[in-house]
Amino acid sequence: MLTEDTLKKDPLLKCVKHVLDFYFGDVSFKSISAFFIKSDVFDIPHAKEVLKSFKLNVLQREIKADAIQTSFLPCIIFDAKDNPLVYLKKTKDRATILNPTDNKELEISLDGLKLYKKALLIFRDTDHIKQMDSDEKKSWFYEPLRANWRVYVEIAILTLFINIFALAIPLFIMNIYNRVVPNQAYETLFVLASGTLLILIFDIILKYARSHIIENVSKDLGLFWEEELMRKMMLIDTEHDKYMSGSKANLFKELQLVRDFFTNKSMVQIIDFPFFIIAILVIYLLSPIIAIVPFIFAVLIILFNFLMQKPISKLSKNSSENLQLKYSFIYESIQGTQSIKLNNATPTRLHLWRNIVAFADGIGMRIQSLHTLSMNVSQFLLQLVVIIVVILGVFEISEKNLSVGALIAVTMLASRAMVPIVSLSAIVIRVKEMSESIDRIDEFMSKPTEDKESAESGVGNLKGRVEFKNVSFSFDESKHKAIDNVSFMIEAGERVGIIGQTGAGKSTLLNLLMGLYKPTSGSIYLDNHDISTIHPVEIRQNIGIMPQEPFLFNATIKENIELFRPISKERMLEIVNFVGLGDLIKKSGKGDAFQVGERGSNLSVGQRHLVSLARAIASQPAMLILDEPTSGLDIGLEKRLIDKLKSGLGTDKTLIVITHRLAALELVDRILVINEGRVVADGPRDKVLETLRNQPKGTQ
Ligand SMILES: Nc1ncnc2c1ncn2[C@@H]1O[C@H](COP(=O)(O)OP(=O)(O)OP(=O)(O)O)[C@@H](O)[C@H]1O
Repeated sequence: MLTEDTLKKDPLLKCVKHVLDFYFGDVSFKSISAFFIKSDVFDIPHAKEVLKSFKLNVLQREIKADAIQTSFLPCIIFDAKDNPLVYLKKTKDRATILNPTDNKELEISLDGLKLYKKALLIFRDTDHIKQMDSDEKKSWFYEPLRANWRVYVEIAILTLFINIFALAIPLFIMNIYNRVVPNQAYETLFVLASGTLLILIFDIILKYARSHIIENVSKDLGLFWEEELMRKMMLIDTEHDKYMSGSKANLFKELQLVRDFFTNKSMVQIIDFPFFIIAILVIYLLSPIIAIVPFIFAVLIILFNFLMQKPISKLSKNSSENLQLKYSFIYESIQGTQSIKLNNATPTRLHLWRNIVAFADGIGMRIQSLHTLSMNVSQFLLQLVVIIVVILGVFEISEKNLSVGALIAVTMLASRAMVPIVSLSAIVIRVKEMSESIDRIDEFMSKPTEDKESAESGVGNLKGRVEFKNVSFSFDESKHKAIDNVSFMIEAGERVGIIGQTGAGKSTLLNLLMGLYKPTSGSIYLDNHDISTIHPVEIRQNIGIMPQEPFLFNATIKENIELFRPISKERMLEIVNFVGLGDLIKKSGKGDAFQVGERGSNLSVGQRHLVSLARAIASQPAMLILDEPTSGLDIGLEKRLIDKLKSGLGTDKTLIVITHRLAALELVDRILVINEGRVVADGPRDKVLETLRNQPKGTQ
């Protein structure tokens, strides 16, 4: 694994840092390393990951560096051995590049740039994308397709040969009937048979190569799309995330539909279309009149399927909406099994489920029967082509325009030529379904993500001073302000409790501070930075949070505490003992490799909170936010934990505790009381508690 020191020496990472410094000032290695999963190497995918996390657009291009326009500078270019350099500037006849190994700038001739054949083009505004490609909107979809254009050219060339080879059998049979049978020319028979066999062997080799290439490219496409969708899923701005979990899961199903389209079978069906033209041409050479038949029927089949497209697409839209509902229902039922059982709600849920499934099945069957109808009609028309070609052929033979061998060849070619048409027309329908899926995914992909363009990155380590200045916030659905003109300041190292009635706005305040929500008006500052300008990753690097409802992953205790930030053994031991999980780990017999189960089901509610607390303090953040830190703990453990937190956190850490429990307030020196989204009291702990005690309606 890359250590901090090796990381600092990595040439590609140095190039990335140079580009980030260009855009954002001095970005620390620590900040950069928060954006990628540590492994043994820092490679191009890692570099892209980091740059994209800083909301920069990245395009990987196989182009000679002399073709790169100045507006794309600085960018990273690679020499023949894949060594990275930063291409900094270009004048009329010279270019400046930076060697990351010794940090020296070199001036080279523009001709010298031709040696660099690969580049990572990096840019901030999307005008550059428009410059590179006009369809910026669906770039998640088009980018990998565009990047693979060479592969498609290879596939097209292979397909052309495969289609030409498909003429071999009909032409072989024609020659047998016309030349071999009448003349008993056995030598010609063997020569023709050997030639055809050779072609068939080539055919099978080319087909294998083609399907291998298609499989690889579709795998690459799939990986890219799945990753982009998952990235969006995890980074979507909380405020814009109105999707039900079922709708989100359904997007992956829709993506599978798109992926399937680009897999072997569908792709081959589309790219085999040129065979139709080649076959028609050959038929035309043998009998122009017969060539008209497959042509007319091809138009008829495509037209018919085009008309079928509309009702099918309408139904599949309904089906997609219903599937979202179905998935959401499944998720809810799985998560709420206990509540359903305990409240005897099974019959009602089953009744609802029956309705959802019956409706989905109804739509599914209607779509299926339309598909079957379209297939059957297409097959019927295909067979009709054969009959009409044979009838016309008989007349052509009697007019001496066609030989018997040619009739057999023409019949074979005509029926074979219709196959890609029938497949293509079925695909026309699938294309429509697929493009609707792409639109739905695209709508989701166009939602704003957290890593905003204006983000000021590289703020580094914060001290933990918080300031709310006239902050108000309303949820979209609500006319009321959840936070109403709130102003307060918390100095670095201060320990503050936030209390208030249920629904007063405490968690909303916290979400605003964490950058999950943006204030409707007013500003929030961390140290002296407006948080709207700090990259959310950096906010969270500096703030450790223990949420009210911790989420545990189905992994070990260690993995749940680390959450992909490796922690040394000694530190892990220190943390688990600190939060009071030491005993559990000892007794488990598996140490910190103890599996917590799905959502932490193998742990008690209190233990889940402790894992979450361990997670929050693991990275030693400047500020710690604890939302109901002692909920679910027995009185003894609560007291022990509070004592430890009081003495063990260090005096420089800012601590914010949201709680309904008096005991947890021992951790703080000052209390803010929130009521209906406003700060109604702010002062030393004991004084505020005293005032509340004396009020007829307390807020504690
Ligand atoms: N996503 C949301 N959409 C609309 N309204 C919301 C949303 N989340 C919270 N609210 C409303 O905002 C108000 C403040 O909620 P918040 O969760 O901040 O309260 P709280 O003080 O943390 O309560 P508790 O002590 O119960 O955790 C409540 O009236 C709640 O109904």
